[in-house]
Amino acid sequence: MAQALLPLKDLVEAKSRLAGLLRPAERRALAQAMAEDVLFSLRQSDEISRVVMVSDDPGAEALCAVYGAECWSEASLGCRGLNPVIDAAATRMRTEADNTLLVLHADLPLLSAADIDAVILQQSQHGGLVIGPDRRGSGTNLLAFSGQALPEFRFGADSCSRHRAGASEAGIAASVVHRAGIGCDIDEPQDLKYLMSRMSRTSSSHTARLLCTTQWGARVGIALDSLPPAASSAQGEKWEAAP
Ligand SMILES: Nc1nc2c(ncn2[C@@H]2O[C@H](COP(=O)(O)OP(=O)(O)OP(=O)(O)O)[C@@H](O)[C@H]2O)c(=O)[nH]1
Ligand SMILES: O=C(O)[C@H](O)COP(=O)(O)O
Repeated sequence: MAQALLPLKDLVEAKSRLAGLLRPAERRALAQAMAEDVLFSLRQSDEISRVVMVSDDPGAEALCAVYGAECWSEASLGCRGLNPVIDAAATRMRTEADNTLLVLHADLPLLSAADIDAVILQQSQHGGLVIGPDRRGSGTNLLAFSGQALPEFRFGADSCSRHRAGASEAGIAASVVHRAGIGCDIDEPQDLKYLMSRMSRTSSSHTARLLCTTQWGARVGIALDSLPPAASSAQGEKWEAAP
């Protein structure tokens, strides 16, 4: 069994790189829908025994209550900023269990329980640090590791190669997992275009309902049509499609 750690920025500040396309309330709604989809998939996974969300968003506790997750405030950890917050929370979680720990972003609307199970299997079979990069291969959307061997968290620009380097410096074996559900994070308008081209209109996910069944979603789709075609992933055909 594994534990999952999900950092969530204050939703009012989230998705700032979509500010040219979406109004603040729209960005908030999108960020919340994606976070709900990640919480739902974590709950669907038989391999996850505990989910901790770290967030100072005023709605975070209520959100966690719906999905059976714990909610820790950043203030309770005594630090700020993504990497210090993750490090403090992971350190606290590992004292309570020695199994696999998963750190993942809340903006992964295509993530499935099968993606989560595959990562946990890889980590438990091979050990070390498992890195789930974004579809461009530069960022890190997910990390899995043993509670006994916390990596140095290097989220930020080029974090995939920086996490690999950190593992190598610490003598921890690192492997990379390529799955479409893990790689699709939503930072920029092109990511939203990519998502909408892959999202099933019949999906009941929160994000799909928001983007595919509302007039607002239709307007966003039209606005995105003026962008060049969404680039496929850096991994091309090597991505393993989520079921
Ligand atoms: N608790 C916490 N979570 C954070 C913080 N910064 C980022 N996150 C979360 O980390 C994940 C990746 O965040 P980013 O994509 O870098 O930030 P974002 O707010 O989603 O988007 P931008 O505003 O465009 O950078 C998301 O789940 C965020 O909610 C932070 O300072 N504290
Ligand atoms: O390490 C990362 O990839 C960052 O924490 C998140 O960056 P992104 O939101 O730009 O992918």
